[in-house]
Amino acid sequence: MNDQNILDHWINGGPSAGTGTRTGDVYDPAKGIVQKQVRFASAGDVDTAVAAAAKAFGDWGQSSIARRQQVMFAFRELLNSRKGELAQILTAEHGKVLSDAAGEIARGLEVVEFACSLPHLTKGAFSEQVSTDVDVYTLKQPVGVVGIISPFNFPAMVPMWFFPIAIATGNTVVLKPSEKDPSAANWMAELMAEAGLPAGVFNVVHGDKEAVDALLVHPDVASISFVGSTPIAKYVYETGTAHGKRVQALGGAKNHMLVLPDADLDLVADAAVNAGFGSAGERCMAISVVLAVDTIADPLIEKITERMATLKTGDGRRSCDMGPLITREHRDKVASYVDQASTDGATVVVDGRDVEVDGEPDGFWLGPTLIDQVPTTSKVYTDEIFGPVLSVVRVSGYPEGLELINSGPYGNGTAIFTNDGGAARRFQREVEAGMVGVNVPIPVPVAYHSFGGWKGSLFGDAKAYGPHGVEFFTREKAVTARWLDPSHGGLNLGFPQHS
Ligand SMILES: NC(=O)c1ccc[n+]([C@@H]2O[C@H](COP(=O)([O-])OP(=O)(O)OC[C@H]3O[C@@H](n4cnc5c(N)ncnc54)[C@H](O)[C@@H]3O)[C@@H](O)[C@H]2O)c1
Repeated sequence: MNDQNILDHWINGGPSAGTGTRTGDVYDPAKGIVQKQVRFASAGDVDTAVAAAAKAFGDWGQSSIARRQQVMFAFRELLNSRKGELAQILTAEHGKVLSDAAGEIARGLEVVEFACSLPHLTKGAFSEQVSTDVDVYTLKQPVGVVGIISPFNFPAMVPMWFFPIAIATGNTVVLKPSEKDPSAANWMAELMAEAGLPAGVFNVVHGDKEAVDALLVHPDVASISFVGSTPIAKYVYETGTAHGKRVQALGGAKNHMLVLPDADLDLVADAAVNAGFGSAGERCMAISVVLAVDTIADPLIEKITERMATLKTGDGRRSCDMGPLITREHRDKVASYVDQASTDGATVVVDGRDVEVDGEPDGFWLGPTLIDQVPTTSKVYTDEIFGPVLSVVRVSGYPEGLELINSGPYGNGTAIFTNDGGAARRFQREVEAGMVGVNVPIPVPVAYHSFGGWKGSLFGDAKAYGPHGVEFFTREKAVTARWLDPSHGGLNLGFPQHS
């Protein structure tokens, strides 16, 4: 941060004002006030960042396994010891409660720990000796300069899905975080520098479509990792691939949980409330729709409502369960679905627009909201709302529930709640989604499994982190080598030095 309270880019190992003339407002969403500005990169600024990353790739792409591992372990130690600072930044700019911020960082740290073990994977593999003087083997190499474009809802964790793995495998990075809560990206870049990362390996440019477009068409950017809404994911995938890049693009979601009559309704109610209202519903794995079999819908709604009455909405820096939404516009849009529900003939059971937060009248508040009897033709059912609005749709049984889930445009996460092992096993095979929970509402793979959905929730085949992440950021080369007699000026087989 500079004297004028404007957040700079981070290019070639330090802050940079760049040449772009536009800035954006960064709000404190619990107070409803602008707390700082962020610079918006011009195409020229993106070019400067890519040039720094391309130059740094010359050394970093050739650096030893030991060198990369040293930096990753140092980053892990620093992040672990200073994660409280990062949590404060997340809560101040995003609004999530501090415990959610701590949870976000913990999940990011798991990927960092996974990445610490990755540099050795770039050593390739011995394949076979095909004759006395010829070996065939593979090299695994980094792809080059990688672009990462991230959304507002997890400003630390989503970048950490990508940059630790990219950097550990020898790539250099230009990250374009969300302009709504951008400071976490600079904080992490500075920490990587403190961990010993050379200048230019990790760059951050801020901004909007102009910066994203500059990355998508830049000839020196080898790959793009994107996370955000489905229309932008599709645009990024199509534009990036048209410009010859590897692209992984994770999109939006509309996650259902199917509740069969034999389910434990207390477990279901706890799960629905946690997964529906955690992080104010601004999660790609949030449960948005409860598909309840008719016979248990009323008692289930009663249990969910009881639990909702205990939730406290407020400033995430104080003791509460749910913070504000990210912007006034987003809060207003989410709140408009409550009117839409009434227009479409649904029953609003709990109206979050009534929430009052002591001492913070201007925050972007919307309390937990529950809507019953939502018609499946309503936009409340079909749109990704991305806020604390939980819909109940009553179904006749498993077949109707499955059909509703599978006919939707998204396929991120989904869950079934039942004591019937046969139904659960059928569901995990028959449902069209990338992540499936059985008596668990938000299935979140651990760091060494990959994360990503199906259909409109993922463009391109590469999911985030885990084995997909390693494959995405590396490419393989098969080498056939004839070992000449050194006395004839052939290969030097001396022990290699670490750079
Ligand atoms: N699938 C997942 O794993 C996952 C994870 C987190 C969030 N998400 C999704 O992200 C969305 C919420 O985040 P958001 O509102 O920041 O998403 P968004 O699509 O509005 O923005 C994502 C990124 O794209 C940039 N962007 C926005 N409009 C653009 C345009 N017209 N052209 C080029 N770039 C543009 C933004 O600056 C940001 O960096 C939700 O849809 C949520 O489901 C998905």
